[in-house]
Amino acid sequence: MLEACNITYAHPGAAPLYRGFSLSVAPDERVAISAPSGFGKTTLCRLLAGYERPQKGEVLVDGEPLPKRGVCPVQMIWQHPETAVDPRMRMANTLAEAGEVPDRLLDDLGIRRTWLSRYPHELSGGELQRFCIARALAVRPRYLVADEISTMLDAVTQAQIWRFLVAETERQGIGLVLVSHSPALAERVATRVVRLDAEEATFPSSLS
Ligand SMILES: Nc1ncnc2c1ncn2[C@@H]1O[C@H](COP(=O)(O)OP(=O)(O)OP(=O)(O)O)[C@@H](O)[C@H]1O
Repeated sequence: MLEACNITYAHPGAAPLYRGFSLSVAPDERVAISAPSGFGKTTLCRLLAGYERPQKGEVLVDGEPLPKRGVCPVQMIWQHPETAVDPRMRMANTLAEAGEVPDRLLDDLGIRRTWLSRYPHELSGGELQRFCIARALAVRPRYLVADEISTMLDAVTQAQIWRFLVAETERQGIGLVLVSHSPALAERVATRVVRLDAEEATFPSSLS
């Protein structure tokens, strides 16, 4: 289980985005986080994946805090893949940093082998995002956090990527947290939607 337990978090000098916020995600769930712009969806993703630490409360995976170093069991996929890779590294080397990437994964993601020798700026956004997903999966995470990962992609690429992610997370028993501004996408992909702004929210004490 991935758990945010009684989290309070405020950006420096700002009011808390959440107070005593809790959320549990099971490995067989795909949970969509929904809220208007600025409510703290991306911040929540960063907390769940260990990029930020809450001022109060904790994030646990199977009852254990996220590790301070080493590979995090919660891997994040970012909205802008070009900011998530080293522009000076060829894609083969970027992938190699994550360890062994099975050929099957590359095939299922539609990654052509000719792309491996390219630099990030020589790939489209959709092609690059496929590499970022492969890299996140290569470290064998327990959970994936996908923050607006397909917003800038065309409809066909979007559908391919989500079809892959649903199948792969089911196959590997990886829990998924996703943020999308598209209610239609969230409804199609998610097994559960959590609204940060609803009065009868799952965590009514979460709003500051
Ligand atoms: N590093 C930061 N320092 C200070 N404030 C920040 C920082 N990052 C985000 N914020 C603020 O925290 C609030 C929540 O931001 P966040 O990006 O988490 O919201 P969001 O719900 O993902 O928004 P959007 O839907 O527009 O992407 C916003 O008011 C934002 O301006």
